[in-house]
Amino acid sequence: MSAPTTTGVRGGFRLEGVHKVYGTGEAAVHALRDINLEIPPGELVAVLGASGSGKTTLLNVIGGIESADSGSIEVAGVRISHRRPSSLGRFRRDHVGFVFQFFNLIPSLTAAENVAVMIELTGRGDRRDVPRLLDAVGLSDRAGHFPAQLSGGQQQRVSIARALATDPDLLLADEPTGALDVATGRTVLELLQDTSRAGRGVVMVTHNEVVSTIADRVVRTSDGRITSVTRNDSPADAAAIRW
Ligand SMILES: Nc1ncnc2c1ncn2[C@@H]1O[C@H](COP(=O)(O)OP(=O)(O)OP(=O)(O)O)[C@@H](O)[C@H]1O
Repeated sequence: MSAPTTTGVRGGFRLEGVHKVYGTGEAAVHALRDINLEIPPGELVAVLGASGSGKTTLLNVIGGIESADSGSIEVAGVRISHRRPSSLGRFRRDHVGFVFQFFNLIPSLTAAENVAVMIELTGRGDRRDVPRLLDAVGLSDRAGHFPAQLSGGQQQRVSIARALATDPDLLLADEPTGALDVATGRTVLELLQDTSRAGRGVVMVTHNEVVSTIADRVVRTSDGRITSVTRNDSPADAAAIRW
């Protein structure tokens, strides 16, 4: 099983002095505090931290789903800070793919249609690539199945094929194995590792220390801050890890 290949190494990003606050006054939650982070293209990054430490918020400001309150954000060569999320649709369409914990597939569409609909909605990619995309995630024989007829791991693999259909520079995955058992989770992690080895940036949020060992770089968060960024010169092979 391997992710589609691509030319060039892509998907670097840089955040400087990024803050994000939810709510106001006594109800204010400082979800991100003075975030500084620079990641070169093509890396697999794990964001590791306790519940509520800001991992999802960090992923969402990188992906342009949420806007930061202050600071500078550049992703895949595009400066996205100071823009409202509503104006970031084109940036997301052209540069970013998303994978969620609970897959977010459309239940009334088959696996192939779930991938094709992304191509239709964004105008990026080519419908004729759908079989190749499903083959790359090992699901050629499930193209006509609906999500309810697929296992959790298979649904997550469809969602990765969907995310890659637009040929994004950067793949953002929020707890992609959180709803999966170890064996199926491992196949998903292999795909993420293959995706970065093929030259895309990948950022994966996880609670799990073992999962983070497959990353080129581990970013630890606590209480809205980055507490450490560690470069891993010999990442574990996703196919070999156990947790
Ligand atoms: N829309 C929102 N409105 C108010 N507070 C929010 C909102 N989204 C997140 N928060 C708060 O911001 C903080 C960071 O949340 P975030 O979801 O980024 O953390 P996380 O590390 O991803 O947590 P988890 O591992 O539980 O998903 C938390 O205190 C959370 O309660």
